[in-house]
Amino acid sequence: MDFYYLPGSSPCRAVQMTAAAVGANLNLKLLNLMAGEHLKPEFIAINPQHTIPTLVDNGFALWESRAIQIYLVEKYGKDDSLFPKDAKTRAVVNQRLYFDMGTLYQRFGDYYYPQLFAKAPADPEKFKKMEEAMAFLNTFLEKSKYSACDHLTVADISLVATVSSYDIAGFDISKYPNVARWYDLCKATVPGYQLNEAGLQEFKKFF
Ligand SMILES: N[C@@H](CCC(=O)N[C@@H](CS)C(=O)NCC(=O)O)C(=O)O
Repeated sequence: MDFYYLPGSSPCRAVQMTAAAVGANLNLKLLNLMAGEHLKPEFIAINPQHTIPTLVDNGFALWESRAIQIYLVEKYGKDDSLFPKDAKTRAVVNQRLYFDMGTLYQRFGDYYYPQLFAKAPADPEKFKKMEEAMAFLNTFLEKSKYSACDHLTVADISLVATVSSYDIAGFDISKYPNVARWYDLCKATVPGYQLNEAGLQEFKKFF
């Protein structure tokens, strides 16, 4: 499977960890966004939205990290544990994935990316929104060991890519005790977590 990515990218790291968890082999194709490689016609032909991560599995192209994670688990996972078939458990996994995409990761980007890529000043209101999002996650984690249930799912893999980005950016995770506990647990139990750590070292260069 061809995997278009950048190691520092949070959604790319989530896909890499998920591939490791199901034992799927990714043929890594580095795409240099800074050099505009994602805007070249050959990549637009694969993904008209020109985003990474993008996966091409035997001619089937897919983007959006969480959709890719689910595809990998459904196609290559040995069982359903990472994306449980039970309707209620799956609904909570989906809620966490959408929360990550629309709230937790979104607010990280809203606060940091204008500073990193447009030299804008820090906006304290946007910082408060990040704190609020992390507090929501802290509350979710009061009830279960992992973010959606008592075992690891794709929601944890997606969320830990985001939370580790907050961490490397200097956001103080220790103020959120349930998140801090879960983050340590994920570092120890997410397959391929070392891929996330390697990518984070690249991401750190932006700060
Ligand atoms: N929601 C998407 C976000 C993907 C995304 O925005 N990727 C960035 C890099 S981290 C990108 O490709 N930016 C280039 C562009 O949008 O043209 C996902 O989770 O895959």
